[in-house]
Amino acid sequence: MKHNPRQVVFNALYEIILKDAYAEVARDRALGKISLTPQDQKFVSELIYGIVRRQRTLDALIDQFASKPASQQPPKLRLILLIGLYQLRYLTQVPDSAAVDTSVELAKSNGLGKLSGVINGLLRNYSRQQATTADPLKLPEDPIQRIGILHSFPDWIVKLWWEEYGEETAPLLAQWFNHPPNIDLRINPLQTTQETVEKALNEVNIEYSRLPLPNGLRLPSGVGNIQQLPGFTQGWWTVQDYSAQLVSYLLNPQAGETIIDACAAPGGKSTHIAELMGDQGIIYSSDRASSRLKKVTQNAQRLKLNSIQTCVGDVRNLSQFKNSSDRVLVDAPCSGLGTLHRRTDLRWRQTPENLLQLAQLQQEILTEAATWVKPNGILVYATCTINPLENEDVIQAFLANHPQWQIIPPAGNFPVPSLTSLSNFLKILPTEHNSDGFFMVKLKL
Ligand SMILES: C[S@@+](CC[C@H](N)C(=O)[O-])C[C@H]1O[C@@H](n2cnc3c(N)ncnc32)[C@H](O)[C@@H]1O
Repeated sequence: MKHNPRQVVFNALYEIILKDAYAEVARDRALGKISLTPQDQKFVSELIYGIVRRQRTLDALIDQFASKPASQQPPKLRLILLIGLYQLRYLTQVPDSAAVDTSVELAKSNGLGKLSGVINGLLRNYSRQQATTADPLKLPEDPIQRIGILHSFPDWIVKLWWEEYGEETAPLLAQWFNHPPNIDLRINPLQTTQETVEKALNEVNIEYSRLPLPNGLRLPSGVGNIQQLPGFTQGWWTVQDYSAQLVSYLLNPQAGETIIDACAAPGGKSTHIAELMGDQGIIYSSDRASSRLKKVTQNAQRLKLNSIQTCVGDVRNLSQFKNSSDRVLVDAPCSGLGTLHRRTDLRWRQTPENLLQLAQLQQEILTEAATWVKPNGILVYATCTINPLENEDVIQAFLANHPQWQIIPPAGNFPVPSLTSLSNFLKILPTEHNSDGFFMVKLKL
């Protein structure tokens, strides 16, 4: 039976927007049930993720073009308008007439046949205006709301960027976080070489570029099933963003040392640390989520690494680690505001209240993990957020209460020379480095 890709999108959006399902889970579930061509799968993913991202902008268009605002539309009608408007506004490969006609068809096949005239009229009206004006979307005067509506973010996130990074950077960040994510690979030098991986990718016609650090490659988004790329089962590489790769370089682990990765699951950084140590030494990978910790073991096995031992527990209760370690990494649970491009629904799920709770948890985790470091040892704190409350403020409070600790610059072999002169925080802004937003700082006892 041939499936209609737009109906698959409608079904997934129904789960995500009306039933609060996670976007990735709903997409996987929708695609898992049926068989579509790779091209249709790509189209379905683009529509689901794009519409989840651009919801605020698309709702603003419904508010503007319909007789009733989006929030008062019948829910299924709103979904069909989102699907139609998204194609008209953002997809150049779909002719306007096809976007309109398929939306009318969707209405008919989902019990909304009586409303097909409304859908047809609204979408045609938008399409006509788009052809004759630079942008039919009307924006308010308030600069925060303007960015929020144009680029589809809640006002509180735009305000945070505006206050922290300024009025020029805030809209750039908003634009950046709407791009589909790249896929960065970290090559495992204990199993292969960069040249071998490049040759294998060339053989299956997958484009790549080299990252400005050792053993790193960047693939474009949409390369398909990661596990089917050459070298996955052989443990040749791990998917890890450029910024996340920098964290283990900052820790700079040495062969033979004892390291604790305090919040380790699913093991992206633990396995990198093991590779940098030539698998010589011991890495305790702890995490409070036992199910996620199993992934650390699976990843270590796939990468053929033996120096990692997992340990389930909340950092705040693991007193056996006191004074035991040469280096400790705290890759803290955080709001993920540096990865909004990867998790398409995160912007709608995260809240300012949750950020406050996370900052408290981060403070407690850092304070406890600091007791695990031996005299003269190293502690690295990292997050994938660019929110100062979870970063600079946590570190300032920690230093105020622990004057024996001090911030130190990265070692000379840190792969981004322009950052090595810094004796302060390393903040990776996506708009400057074209990678996930990250914060990391190295502390010495
Ligand atoms: C950012 S993720 C870690 C990612 C991991 N370091 C990697 O590179 O793959 C944060 C982790 O902290 C764990 N976590 C949250 N609160 C914790 C706590 N109180 N004690 C221990 N682990 C905790 C979560 O289960 C989550 O796996």
